[in-house]
Amino acid sequence: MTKDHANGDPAPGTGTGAPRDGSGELRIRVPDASRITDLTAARAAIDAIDAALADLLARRTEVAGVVQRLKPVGGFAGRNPERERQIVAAMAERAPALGPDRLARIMNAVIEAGLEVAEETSRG
Ligand SMILES: C=C(O[C@@H]1C=C(C(=O)O)C=C[C@H]1O)C(=O)O
Repeated sequence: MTKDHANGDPAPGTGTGAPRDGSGELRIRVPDASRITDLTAARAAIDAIDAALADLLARRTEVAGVVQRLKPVGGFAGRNPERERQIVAAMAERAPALGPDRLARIMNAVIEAGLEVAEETSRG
């Protein structure tokens, strides 16, 4: 795998991870979908996006785990449907093509995965 010599992360464009510069900022180069004209380029763009998504999901899971430790009642027992509705509504504003119902399904899976990891971690 090609490494970014600055930080050991995969080099930009290798599709194996979103490049990081140590600032906590995540960088990803995403071509405009309307300009992609061949299957190989389309799949390469999806691979780059999925690498960034995986990175974001891992980081979200870590932060959600912190919330579980800080809340009076964490884990599945402390589930907060109103907060989850707010998250979905905010995302639906940014991603109107997906819409709130599909985003609710996506985020339900993301949130439950995070809660599972937090419970497994707290069990040791
Ligand atoms: C993170 C929290 O705990 C749970 C997990 C959430 C999440 O992963 O976004 C949202 C609401 C809660 O069901 C929270 O209460 O903010």
